[in-house]
This record gives sequence, structure tokens and C-alpha cells, in this order.
Amino acid sequence: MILTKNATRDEVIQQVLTEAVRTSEPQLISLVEKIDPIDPFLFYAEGTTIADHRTFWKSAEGDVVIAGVGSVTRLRASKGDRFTELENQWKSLMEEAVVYDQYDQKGTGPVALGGFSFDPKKKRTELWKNFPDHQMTVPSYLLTKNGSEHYFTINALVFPDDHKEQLKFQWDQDRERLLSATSHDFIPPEIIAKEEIDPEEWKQSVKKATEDILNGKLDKVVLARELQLVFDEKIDPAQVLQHLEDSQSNSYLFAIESDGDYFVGATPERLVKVENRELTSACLAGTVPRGATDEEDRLLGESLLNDEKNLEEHGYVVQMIRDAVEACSEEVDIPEHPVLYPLKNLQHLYTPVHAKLNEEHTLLDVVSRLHPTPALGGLPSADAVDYIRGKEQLDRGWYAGPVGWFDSRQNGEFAVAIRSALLRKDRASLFSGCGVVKDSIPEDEYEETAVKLMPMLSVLGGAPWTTLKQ
Ligand SMILES: C=C(O[C@H]1C=CC=C(C(=O)O)[C@@H]1O)C(=O)O
Ligand SMILES: [Mg+2]
Repeated sequence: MILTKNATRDEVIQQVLTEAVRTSEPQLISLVEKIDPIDPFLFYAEGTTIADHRTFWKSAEGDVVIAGVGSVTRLRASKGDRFTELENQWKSLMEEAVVYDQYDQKGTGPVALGGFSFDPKKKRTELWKNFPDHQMTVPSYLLTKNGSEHYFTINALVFPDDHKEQLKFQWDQDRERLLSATSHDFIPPEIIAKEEIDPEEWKQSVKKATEDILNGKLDKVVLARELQLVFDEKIDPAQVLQHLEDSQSNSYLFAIESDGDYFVGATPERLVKVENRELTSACLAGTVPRGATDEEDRLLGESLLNDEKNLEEHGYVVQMIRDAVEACSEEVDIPEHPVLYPLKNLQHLYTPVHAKLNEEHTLLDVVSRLHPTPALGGLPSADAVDYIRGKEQLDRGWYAGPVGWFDSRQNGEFAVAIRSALLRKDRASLFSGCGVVKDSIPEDEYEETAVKLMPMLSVLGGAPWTTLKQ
């Protein structure tokens, strides 16, 4: 990667153009500038007037927001381990990239955003036909909010026959449009039909899983289900994102487009973050609803902290994440007991994980070691994934897969795509799963997944869950 701090922006563009002509190859250029604060949700909404492909990410702490419009290039693995292959492609892309950047901030310049399916070996259905197994794209235009500071990046492939003034004209025009976006009113579409995987059949599958666990086939398996909604018109992902922002706290917001479909969600579950080699992960599993009053809420939380079944569910996650993190880092710090992680509709058991990532490992390497944690798959991991592949009715697609971003500085973050929905024009598929252990009660697990559907269901204008249960 060539960082050009001393030349002017114009000189850098000229250099890249000259290099494209010399090599007869397109050259990747990245131009970063600091801008006045703007609303990332408006930037995202306006992006649709420039390109179909858009990506959105907001960290649970709200400190980092990245919105991408367009796509300069897509990393794609065709053989071997998808994470390793993407890593190699990213390295070679970065070797050639020319970056004009005075600020050196995480999440700016060349950044790859996207995600991965839960299980590349699962047979695909029609539902996910517009999503490839994985997709990490480098957006053409990128808004990055780092704390209170905002940055705008232009990424582009410069071709030998491009003209400098034409390139600049196009970039200026798009920049002006994206940075001066104003709000418009949203009219939410109406739900005209809903359908879920047969509840009784699903509960049977949970019962069967508890029997298989008791028979020693595995310790834990996460089973998921789908609720489909049909609307009277196309759903706008920008509107869904804005509503999630308004209604969910302590959650990562994401939206990824592929071939006209959008995968959107507000997940509380971090997979891993790496910043200056500081590794942060999280064990999040074990669930009760929030109480209607403060007192009820406190009692529910206390019961969760002492509930054997939920502690078992949680314990498997800690065990697996500890092993995976210890294998690639030092100074691993994991508290002995979980605490409560409160969300709008639910509270979870939460154990944070901190470590120092060893030099020879990368973020994607850690993603590959962690995915799927027993909060989404089960334990032993491989057996649980096989079990899900064979027994679960649902095509999970990207549900419960890693979604996130990384930059050229080895910084980045991935969350686990739960509390999510696939938007296909006037249809939405909402997904929800739960950790099944030997003491799981099918009816309770069904209720738990119902509450986990609430965040997406309510922003999509769904009636309260109780009226959905016919
Ligand atoms: C699989 C999901 O939640 C996981 C994350 C937190 C708590 C969980 C639980 O208590 O079962 C699940 O493991 C989902 O929301 O679809
Ligand atoms: Mg659970």
C-alpha cells in the first residue's frame, strides 16, 4: 500500500492514472477527507440514488458507524477456507492500493464490509438465492463516523483510459449529493400476510434435540426458525435501519445488499473486534424477557443469573471461546461469572473476553476460529453444525453468520447476524434461534424465540407477538 501524505490530492490522482496507463491495469485509489458531521442514516438512504449496492454498520457502543455506497471490488473465495482466501486477496489488493490520507483513522480508506453465511455446506434454497456464500465489498463511497469525527472516503478503480477531470467531476457530483442528503418522511408498508414454520413441528425438533443430547450425541445445539411476512409494498431498508436505531440500544446495526435483497438486523452479539491488536470478544447466551416493572425486571434478571439451564447454555459458549482465543492470543482475560446484558425486550447472560492478539494472527483468522460459537451452533462445534445442517428445516443463509468490516490497518469488527431479517422486495423473513441443552423445555424455547423476533417484528410494523399466535 502506498500512502501519499506529501503530494497533493490532484498529484496523487495523476500518479495513479499514469500507473494505470503504464501497467495497462486498473489501479485502486483511496482518497480520504475529514468532513463536517452528517447523519449516517441519511447518507445511507441517499445512497440508493447512486448505487444499488449499499452497506451499513454501527457498533453496539455507537462509537463507529460505517456506511458504504457502491462497490469497487468484491473479495471472493472459490476454494479452501473462505476466511483464509479472503485474507490473502485483501493483502494482495492492499499491496497495490494508493491511499491519499492525512488522518490515519480506523474504518477509513480501503475498507471491506459484508459478511458470511452460517454454513457454506448447507444446501441452498430459493430464499437466499440472491446472496452468495460470502461477500466483502470495498464501497465506492464511504462515510465513517469515529466517535464525534466524520470522514468521507472515495475508493475507485482507475482505468488506463480514464480522464482525470472526468473522474473528479463524477466524484464531486456524487460527494455533493451524499453529503447534503436531507430527511424525508417514511410511510411504513402494511403487513398483509404472515406465516411461520409450524410451531408444533418446531417444538418437536427441540424435544428430539434434548433426547439426542441426553443420549450423548452432543452437549448443546442452537435451533432456529423463520417467520415470513408479506407487505402491501416494497420494504425500504433505510427505513428499517432508522427504526432499529430509534428502538434498539446496546445493539449492532447492519444492512447488506445483494442483488436487490437486503439482510438487516440489530444484533447484541459481538463475535470479535480487533483494534491495535487488542482483541475483544463476547459470550452472550442465556435469556429471559425484561420485566413489566422494575421489580419484576430485577427478579427476572436475578433468576437468570442463578438458573442452571441458562448457565449451562452460557458455560459452553465461554468454554469454546476461551479455547479459541487462547490459541491465538496472550493476556486472555475472562471473568469467572457472567453479568446481565439488558436489551429492550430481553436480558442475556454476558461474559466479556479481552486478549492481546498475537502478531501472526489476523482478525479474519479469529473469525474463522470462533465461527460458529456455541451461541449459534452448539458444542462440540462440528457435530452441532452437522446436526443443524441435517435436521433444521430452515435455510439460515446469512442468519447467525459473521457480519462486519476490516480496514487496511488490521482493525475491524464482526458481529453475529442474529435478530435479523432478509428483505426481499415486499417480503421479509425474520429469524430467531435458541440454545437447546438437555433441560430445554420446547414450549419455553418457542416463547424465547418469539421474544427474540420482537425487535425486527416491531420495526416492520408487526402486531405484538401475542396476537400473532393464532
Ligand atoms: C440464536 C439467537 O440467540 C443466541 C444469542 C443469545 C442468546 C441465546 C439463547 O439464550 O438461546 C442464543 O444462543 C437468536 O437470537 O437467534
Ligand atoms: Mg436460550
